[in-house]
Amino acid sequence: MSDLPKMTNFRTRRTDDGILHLIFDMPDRSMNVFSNQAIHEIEAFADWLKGSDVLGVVISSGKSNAFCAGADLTELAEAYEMIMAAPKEKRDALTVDHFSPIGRAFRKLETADKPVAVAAHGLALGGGCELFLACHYRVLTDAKETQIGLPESLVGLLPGGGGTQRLPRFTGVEQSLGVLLEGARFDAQRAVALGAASQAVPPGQETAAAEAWVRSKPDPRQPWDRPDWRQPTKDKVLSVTRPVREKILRQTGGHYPAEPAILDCIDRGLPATMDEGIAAEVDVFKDLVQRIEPRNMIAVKFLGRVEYDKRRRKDALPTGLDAFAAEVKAAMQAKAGQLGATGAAALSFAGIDGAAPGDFEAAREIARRMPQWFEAPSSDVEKAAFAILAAAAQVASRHKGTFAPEDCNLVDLHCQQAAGFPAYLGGPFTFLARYGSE
Ligand SMILES: C/C=C/C(=O)SCCNC(=O)CCNC(=O)[C@H](O)C(C)(C)COP(=O)(O)OP(=O)(O)OC[C@H]1O[C@@H](n2cnc3c(N)ncnc32)[C@H](O)[C@@H]1OP(=O)(O)O
Repeated sequence: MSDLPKMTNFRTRRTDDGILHLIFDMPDRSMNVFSNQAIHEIEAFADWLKGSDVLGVVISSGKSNAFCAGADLTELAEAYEMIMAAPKEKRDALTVDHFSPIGRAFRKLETADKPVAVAAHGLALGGGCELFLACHYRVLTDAKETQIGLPESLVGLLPGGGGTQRLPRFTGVEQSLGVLLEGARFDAQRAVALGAASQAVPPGQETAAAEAWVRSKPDPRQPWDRPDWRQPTKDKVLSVTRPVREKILRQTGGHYPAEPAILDCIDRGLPATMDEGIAAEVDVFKDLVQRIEPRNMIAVKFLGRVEYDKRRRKDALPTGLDAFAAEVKAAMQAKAGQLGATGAAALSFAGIDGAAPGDFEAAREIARRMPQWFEAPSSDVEKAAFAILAAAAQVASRHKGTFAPEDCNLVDLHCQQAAGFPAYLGGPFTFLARYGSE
């Protein structure tokens, strides 16, 4: 048997009776996340596991506050820049190459023919939740801080580590949609009731519960890899997702591509085998992640939010935030006013200050169109919407010296909240950097 692969983000410990504990514990970080290196390590571990002589595996976290917060969003933002810097014809292959390891690693883990249990306390979000779902036996503590969720859509992404496939297979499509599309979370009781978790135990007992399951010499296969698994028909899946898709597109005007992409993964993957489902998820992810909206939302809604919270805790937010947001709002309203009825329609069309529910077919067209309307505005309403956003960018341009460059994401976040700037375009500074202010 070969030696365990060298890992820096995971520690291991072996019990006398052959249970291997894999403890996720990133050095020098307060929170476990799936960095590229951690993904590489867990894939190497899964490869090793298949040929090993262990009785089974128990995965847990070395952090007291959380299991794992998902893929490393800072690295994800950098990956976007790396992919976009490549020649256009190479981007698809580069994207698949870069983003398929996480789903591949989790699939290898659940098909290594060894029982894998997970014992999680605290948050298991995004890729952390996807790892949790890929384990055969899933224990959660019943503490109030323990929750599982897939918040990728909140930053314009989809759960690309098998989350769009495993959660609906465990819970049924309908019960999974709040988590997949709205950032809802399950606590331990709900996760067990819906089949996403196997057992809820008081904090401190989770590792023993997971070990006990491994010692029972269980079948090391997921339900969908057993011969009695019956996947739903395409019609059955569509009967649930079609009305949801219509509602979401109507509500968002088609400006947020993650939610329809998640529904695409479900529509394509649930009636198929797990391997086909994972392949469909990677294919949809490849197109989504090359769009600008996820990049804008990661920068502002995640990186900007972390910075905003940090500075607020220290009572050190930049001065002039409210005044700036008020100026941005006034500039957008003034431009819309100048443009009369077309301006009013443009505010609604672009979802400035919230989107008014609109026409499904039109929203579907907006969601599909490449380049997006703001890259190539064509109708009068689109041109007016661009002009209104450019008016916000003009304010940002005048205030370039007011805020430090590293504060722009948090200022943009404030403009989403206080001036109604639409999240898919980041904020006035993001818009200025990309499209200028003319
Ligand atoms: C294919 C798969 C895709 C994905 O998985 S995409 C990622 C999906 N996950 C998320 O969107 C979760 C993002 N994180 C959060 O929402 C919050 O964080 C938490 C709810 C997990 C915790 O919130 P709070 O307790 O307020 O802590 P904090 O200040 O936000 O984070 C603590 C430290 O953890 C880092 N961090 C958290 N999540 C991530 C992440 N996903 N990628 C990179 N870093 C992350 C932060 O930056 C910060 O770091 P510092 O202590 O150095 O300031």
